Parts: sequence; structure tokens; C-alpha cells
Amino acid sequence: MIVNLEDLRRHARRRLPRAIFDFVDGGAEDEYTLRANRLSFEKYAFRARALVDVSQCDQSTTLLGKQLSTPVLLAPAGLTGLVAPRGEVLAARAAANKGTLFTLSTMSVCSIEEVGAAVPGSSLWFQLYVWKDRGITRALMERAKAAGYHALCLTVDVPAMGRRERDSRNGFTVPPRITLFNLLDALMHLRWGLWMLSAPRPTFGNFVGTGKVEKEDAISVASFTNKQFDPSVTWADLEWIRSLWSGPLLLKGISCGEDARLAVQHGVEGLIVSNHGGRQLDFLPAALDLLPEIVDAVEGRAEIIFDGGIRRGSDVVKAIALGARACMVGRPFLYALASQGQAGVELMLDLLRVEIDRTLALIGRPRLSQLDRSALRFEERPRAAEKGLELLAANHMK
Ligand SMILES: Cc1cc2nc3c(=O)[nH]c(=O)nc-3n(C[C@H](O)[C@H](O)[C@H](O)COP(=O)(O)O)c2cc1C
Ligand SMILES: CCCCC(=O)C(=O)O
Repeated sequence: MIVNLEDLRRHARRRLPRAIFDFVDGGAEDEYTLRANRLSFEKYAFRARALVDVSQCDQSTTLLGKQLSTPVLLAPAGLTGLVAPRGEVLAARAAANKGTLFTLSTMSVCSIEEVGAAVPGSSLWFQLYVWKDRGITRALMERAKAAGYHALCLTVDVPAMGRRERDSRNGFTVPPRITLFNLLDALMHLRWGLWMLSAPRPTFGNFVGTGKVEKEDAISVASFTNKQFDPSVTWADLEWIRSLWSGPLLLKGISCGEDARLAVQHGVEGLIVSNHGGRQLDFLPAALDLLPEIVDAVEGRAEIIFDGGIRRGSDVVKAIALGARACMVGRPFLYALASQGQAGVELMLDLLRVEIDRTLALIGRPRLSQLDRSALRFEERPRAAEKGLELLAANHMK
């Protein structure tokens, strides 16, 4: 039975081959940041007001001028189409049906055009990685523009791919290599295997025809991206991107106040406060702990989106109370896709919606605009968090 997002993760773990589940679920190196992302929510408890009329809770909001029915968006995730066939199209449809946004990753399986044709561009953002080949980078932006995508989100926390040791152990490659382990893994997850047979052999769909993917046979994500992504990108390149993209521009992966101020000086419309779900630099602080410093640095001059570890409606309410305008979820929509395809993603968004509404009612603040730091108490000693860390550390050592 599925009553919350953790149930979707359990489902996904059963449904997906081990190597694919681990690619989705895992983080960098010791996975400290990945664990910290969850545990940081336990540092905050609520201050609830009583006897407030909460008969009409309203979680709708606007983001970069667009009306949304909920402050929860779908984060960009490379290789979503490995979790379910045409996974990006399914997730984009679910988001549009539920009045919110889907962000297509540069590293998607379905192409910019295929997703663009499936839903209105107003419910789509495109996430950009800068390739060494600037012609390709420029073409990505032009294609997203031509397909009607509303905003561009430049990810700035991948100057090198984080080291995901689960992927190394599993020998995870794109396309998946046919090995005895992978064959057994697929046989033990037959529903997924049969499901995937209905789709073309998965690859990075935006690069078919460029010669970049055709030459590669079964390459690890880190080898491929380290070869293709440009580690020399600086603030100066932002001007170049700006000159090619006329719509709203966001930076994803800002993790300190200095960079937030620079981003505002460069005129970006939005920032995504994120540690890439603990998949990049291990020992960045928990994403929630990055938020206050950045909110204070931005002083309302750009819209702030938060991601990292959101698994409950109450997590969304806490991030908004700390100054975010909206939140992205990554893994939860991938677990949901693995569990039940498009219907799973819609269910995931519904679960969060109901949890957000109930939290707003119980704390006596029926609208998002009424959320600020006075809705929270800082837990001096988050005992559950300490205990959780001990338990997780113990599990890790096994
Ligand atoms: C499987 C997977 C693939 C991802 N691929 C990308 C990507 O291509 N581009 C990007 O900017 N972020 C990527 N991310 C990071 C997410 O956009 C997001 O920051 C992160 O998942 C948020 O944490 P959460 O999973 O705890 O919600 C990926 C995350 C996952 C789990
Ligand atoms: C699949 C290409 C890399 C996607 C990414 O950014 C991530 O896995 O976190």
C-alpha cells in the first residue's frame, strides 16, 4: 500500500534492477550529504497558531510569472527514461496535469522535441550543461527555445562528475552493458525488463545524430560527462548564455552567499539552492542548512527555489518558511515513475499536496505568503537526527 513517498521508494527498490535503483538512490562518496539532506529537516519543528480559520488552505503560487497550483516542481534528472520507458514524457505529462512544471535534463533519454511536443511549453523548463563543444551547447538552447520551453536552468555544480561509488561497484553504464550480472538483474526484475523492451535502446536522446553518442558503446556516466562537459565555465560564460536565451534564466547548484550575490549581479531571475541531492561534492552541508545564508544574500532580488531531501509536505512548508518560493523534488518522482509510471508521479504530487494542505491547516497559516521564520522553532538538539546518524553510520559499516 502506498501512503507516503517512502512507500514509493520501497516499490521502486523492488521493481528496478539494482544498478538502476542505485544510480537513482545513491550519492557521492560516503553519502554524508545525502543523509544530511534528510536529517536537516529534523532540526526544525513548527510553531503552530490555534483558532485560525483554515477552512480554505491555498498552496497555489506564482513562479517567474507563472501561476502554479502547488509550490512543488519536478527537478531535472538525467536518464529518467531508464526508470520507465519514455519516462521524461510521462513525468512531464504528470506535472502539467497537476498544474506544475517539469524540468528536462540535458542528459535525458527523450529529446527536447519529443517532450516539447507532449505538453505545453509553458509547463516546461530546460536544464543546461555546458559542453566543451559550444556549437552543441548553443544548439541545445536554440532547440529548447524553438520547442517553447519557458525557462533555462543552468546547472553550476558539476565542474566534474561526483564520484558515485555504487555506480562503480555495479559497473553502471549507458547503454547498460550486457553482462551476466545485468542479465540476472533484469530477469529478477522482469516487469521492468519487459516494460523497457517497448522502448528504443536508451541513450542520451539529445545527442543522437551529433556523433557524440554513436561513437560510445556502454560508457560510464562519469567518463562520458567528464569527457563532454566543460570544466572551464565561469561567470563570463553566463553573459554568452544570456545573449542566446531571451527567457528567464536560473542557476542551479548555488551553495553560498557570495555566489548568490554574484548571480543577482549577473541579472539571473532565479536561483536553485541545491547540493545536487548529495550526488556531487560530499560534505557540502545539508541543502536546508544552505538556505538561510542564501536568502539573506539575495534580499528578494531573485526567486529562490530549494531542493534536496524533500520527502514530506511538511518539508516543503519548512523550506518556504525559511525563504524559498518553491521546491523541486528529484528522486521521489523517479521512484514514483518506477512504481506506476505517469499515474505514480501524479500520485506522488497528490500525496505532497495533501500533506502541504494539512500542515498549513495544523500550523494555522492557510496561505504560503503567511509562512516565515516565525512558523518554525529551531530544535537545539535534534535528538532523532543524532540517533539517525548513528544508525545510518552503523548500517554503512556493515
Ligand atoms: C538520477 C538523478 C539524475 C539527476 N540528473 C540531474 C541532471 O541531469 N541535471 C541536474 O541539474 N540535476 C540532476 N540531478 C539532481 C536533481 O535535479 C536534484 O537536484 C536532486 O535530485 C534533489 O534532491 P532529491 O533527489 O533529494 O529531491 C539528478 C538527480 C538524480 C537523483
Ligand atoms: C546522467 C548524466 C548526469 C546526470 C546528473 O547530473 C546526475 O546523475 O546527478
